[in-house]
Amino acid sequence: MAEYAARPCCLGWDFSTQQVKVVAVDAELNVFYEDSVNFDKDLLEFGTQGGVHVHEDGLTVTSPVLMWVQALDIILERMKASGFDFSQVLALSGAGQQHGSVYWKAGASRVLTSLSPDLLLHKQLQSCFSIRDSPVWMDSSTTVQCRQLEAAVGGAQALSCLTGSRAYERFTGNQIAKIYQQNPEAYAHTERISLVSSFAASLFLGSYAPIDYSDGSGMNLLQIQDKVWSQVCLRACAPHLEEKLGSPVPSCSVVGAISSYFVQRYGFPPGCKVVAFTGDNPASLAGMKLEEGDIAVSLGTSDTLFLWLQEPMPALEGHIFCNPVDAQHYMALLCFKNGSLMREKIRDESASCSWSDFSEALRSTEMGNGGNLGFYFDVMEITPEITGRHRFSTENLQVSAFPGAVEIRALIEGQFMAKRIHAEGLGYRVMPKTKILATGGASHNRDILQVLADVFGAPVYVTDTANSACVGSAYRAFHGLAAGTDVPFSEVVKLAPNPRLAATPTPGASQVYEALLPQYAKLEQRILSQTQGPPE
Ligand SMILES: O=C(CO)[C@@H](O)[C@H](O)CF
Repeated sequence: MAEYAARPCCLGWDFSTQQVKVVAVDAELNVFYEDSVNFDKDLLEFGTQGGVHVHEDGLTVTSPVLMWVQALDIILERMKASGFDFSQVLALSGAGQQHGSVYWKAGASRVLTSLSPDLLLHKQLQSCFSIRDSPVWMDSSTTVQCRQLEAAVGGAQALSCLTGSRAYERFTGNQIAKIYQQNPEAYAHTERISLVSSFAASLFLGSYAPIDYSDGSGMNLLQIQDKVWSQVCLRACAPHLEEKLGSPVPSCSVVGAISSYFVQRYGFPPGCKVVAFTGDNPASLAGMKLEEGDIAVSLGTSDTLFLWLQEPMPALEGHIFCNPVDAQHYMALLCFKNGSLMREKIRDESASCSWSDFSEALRSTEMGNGGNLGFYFDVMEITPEITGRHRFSTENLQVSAFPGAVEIRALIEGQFMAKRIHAEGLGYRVMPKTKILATGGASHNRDILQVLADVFGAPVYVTDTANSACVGSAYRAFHGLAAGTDVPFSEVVKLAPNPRLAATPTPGASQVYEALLPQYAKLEQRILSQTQGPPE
């Protein structure tokens, strides 16, 4: 028998790069069941590494779509064997790795709508895909298509204003363009193109699920203001594309009731609602309960910022997506490649490989570091595109080294000032009610969080985001149950666990950093112009 008491619940799914994961969340928003299937470990026959195949060109990266289907079969069969009471599932939603795409072969919809409950999904869908190896977000083989798309719309900034991002190799429109150009027969035999998120929703729906606004914002195809496909972008990528994509929908949409396949095979109630699936990052924003004015800082191998934006300012860096939980607002992602590996290097060089010495250095140096500023990019940074280490003394004079403790504070203050400057460049503004949500490895270091609070002038909270995309999907499923009642998402999730306060700004912090931030920005531009050469 199941080890938990069956109760009314919602399911949250995550079809991520390395696994398919599910959580069951009850009406008090407690997670009482979770399971996952790891592609590399549990589906050896597909031979993936990290859930993907990196092709010989070193640029093309794909994942077998039937691996994703089979992983779902395994989880559902495991839940059934464990005695999970599917009849209690009121609604479900989910997330998928962003930008990946699935190509349904002509005729697949007939298979999808008439699945036999006596067979597993992957046994019935074997011939339903015109492209069996789906391009995923790690692919970087479409630079030619990116330039073609930007040229078609009037340049990179024009594309960013239209779709929320300049052209990126992993973005779906460019991937579709490559398939149309290099495999026209497969493209011609494709009746539907899904994102990974809408593909997963289609499995539960038993018909093609629509692409939601938020994940659709990661395609270089959706006009993020009007929330319609950009005709100029569609035309630039491939012919007859709009009919293959279907119409996008608000991310909070109930897209239908669960397919009879799941009712008959697993015992889901016929009225179980399927709420539009979305991208993993938008789902994580929901799972972290981010609200207007908040910012989430994921301090990992690379540092990622999730921003809640009311008035976005599309730029040539970062990505602006339609907000998954508030149709009037937006969210943004900013990625900083020199994250924890850079922090570990400076720890080893200037704190004898010791985090406690690293923390002591932060405590023993003053806010503003006596005007010493540092830029530390041992790998080519994404935001902005700079490499190398650059140090400046109080008179903006470039110096070759700092004393140990000064070096450590220069690294951390520099990393966080960059985050604030580039977030504000996308339209983010620190508000009186702003909360900073810190996650990832470095969020366990209180002294690092203190600098974060000081630089932003806002309180820092910590939360466990291990399941944020799954949990956020379950929360969105509950929100879908309230569809049509105008209940805001924040109201639906008010019972969910709240993050813990970890640091508040030191008195006087605002004065210090209001003065330092413009100086940091100016020096960053100076380095950029030195490394990129004079403008043409
Ligand atoms: O490419 C990304 C976001 O733009 C990644 O975070 C993927 O969503 C990971 F699945």
